[in-house]
Amino acid sequence: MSFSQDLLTRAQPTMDAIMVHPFLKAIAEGNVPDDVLNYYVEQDEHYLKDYLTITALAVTQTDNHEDIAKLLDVAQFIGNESKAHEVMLGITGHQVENWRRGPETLLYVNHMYESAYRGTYADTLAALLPCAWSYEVMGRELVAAGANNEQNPLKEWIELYAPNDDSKSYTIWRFEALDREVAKLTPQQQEHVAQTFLLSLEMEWRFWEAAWVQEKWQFNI
Ligand SMILES: Cc1ncc(C[n+]2csc(CCO)c2C)c(N)n1
Repeated sequence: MSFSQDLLTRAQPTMDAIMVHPFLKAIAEGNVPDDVLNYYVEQDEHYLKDYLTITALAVTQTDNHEDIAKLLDVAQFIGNESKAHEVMLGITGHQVENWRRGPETLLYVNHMYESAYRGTYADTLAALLPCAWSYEVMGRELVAAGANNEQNPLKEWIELYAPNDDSKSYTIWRFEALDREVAKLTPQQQEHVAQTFLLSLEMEWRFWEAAWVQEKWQFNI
């Protein structure tokens, strides 16, 4: 079994929990409360900036031409995500106010920075992967369930994340690159990479949850 096949098996319970999170159910039904959408967009604005920076750090950790080209494609795609935010803001009428990073946003981006600055290139790939993978699975499942119907105000948002064929997948290359890179590591380093991935995936769940429960700092906000 490849490293990434094993990882997907270990990740399945978390992924299952993400797919049934109330925020995702509300996206499918097109009835997410406005304050949840606004919180999500405010935090995701921060997240995407950091994700872009960490993607750039990944570029500096490899000399694999294909990886560098793909990582630069990812950087382009991130620009598109403001379109996804516009769909949500169009529903609520909110304008981005640059709220402070919430506890979960800070935890997640710091985890990715730590992986990039202190880990191997494989750690950086692993930290960045659940973002792309979980949204791709989510997009496919929402479309398969017919959630992108004309009545759903989030139709366009959903479709942005659902690749219509495998050649549009953002994750196949990422898992292949991860398998290639972990083959260069010791078993102990490989387990570190697996933990890095699983933590990022848990933080995907927590990112939905933070918006759903409107997570706040206790003081000074
Ligand atoms: C918390 C959070 N996680 C994932 C995404 C989705 N996303 C962000 S960058 C990117 C491109 C990766 O190839 C994708 C799919 C998001 N917007 N916010």
